[in-house]
Amino acid sequence: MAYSIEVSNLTVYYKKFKALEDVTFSLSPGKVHGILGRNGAGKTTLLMYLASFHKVKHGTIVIDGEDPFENERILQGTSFIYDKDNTYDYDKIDKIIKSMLYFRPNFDEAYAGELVKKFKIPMDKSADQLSKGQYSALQVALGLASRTPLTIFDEAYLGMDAPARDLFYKEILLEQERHPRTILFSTHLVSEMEYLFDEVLIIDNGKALLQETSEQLLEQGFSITGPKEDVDSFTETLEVIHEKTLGGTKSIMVYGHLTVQKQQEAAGLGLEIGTLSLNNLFIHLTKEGDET
Ligand SMILES: Nc1ncnc2c1ncn2[C@@H]1O[C@H](COP(=O)(O)OP(=O)(O)OP(=O)(O)O)[C@@H](O)[C@H]1O
Repeated sequence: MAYSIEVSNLTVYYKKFKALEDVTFSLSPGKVHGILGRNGAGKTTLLMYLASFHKVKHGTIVIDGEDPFENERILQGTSFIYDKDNTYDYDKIDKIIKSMLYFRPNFDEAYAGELVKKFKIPMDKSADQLSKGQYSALQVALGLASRTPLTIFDEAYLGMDAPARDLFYKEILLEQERHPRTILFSTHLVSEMEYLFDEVLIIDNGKALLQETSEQLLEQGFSITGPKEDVDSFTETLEVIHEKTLGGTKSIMVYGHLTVQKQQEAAGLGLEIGTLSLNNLFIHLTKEGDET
């Protein structure tokens, strides 16, 4: 089971500071959504509202057809995994796993045990005795094993080392095949996670900048490589994101669609056309207003 999400005109203030402004989007159920944005963009604020930590004052949030605030059914089906959560501090790991069965109807105890082993989390310790990375891994394991129709990971990987993160990403893909649910991932570390995202929502300065499938987003740019002079003349009128020269060869990243005419021109010049990464596009799309 997987929840859909509809957000309309959501505005959030912290006193007078506007953290989110007129944010509108809808997320399709059963997909992995990357919620991308730079530091302070408003990702955590948005996710906290989706997880119903606070009541919406301006705008609306509808999850699986209902207002999620103080809504027992929706809340039981929503997991919010974030690095500052210290709910489980003084309990032993096995007790924590058992306790999940009471409030997560789909919780798979055996799978949780399997993940704890895979992440090498010491079972005989209490949560407050775990290292930062082990604690993050525990939360990730509980989140995965909860099999909630809406599972939100807010930079949940913090502290986890590269092999642990790799394991986490692999489990996400496996779980999506076995028990598809709506998964939200907030991150500004796009490069290592981009292959996970079916769809991407970019939050920039409190506003929803764009929301597209990863495929659609990747079609918005391309790279072009070849002899320096040819590449320069080819890209003269295009929006260049980044360029790199090595000897006589130049590689340029371009933001924009490649027209059929330009494709033919590139072929005529023998230039190599490639794709951009989501990370390149993310950096380009969110750099506006930078002083650097
Ligand atoms: N309790 C608060 N009081 C005042 N301002 C806040 C509060 N919490 C967050 N903010 C501000 O709201 C904005 C959005 O913060 P938020 O934590 O949602 O960003 P984020 O995208 O999750 O950032 P990061 O990637 O750094 O975690 C920031 O400018 C932040 O300073």
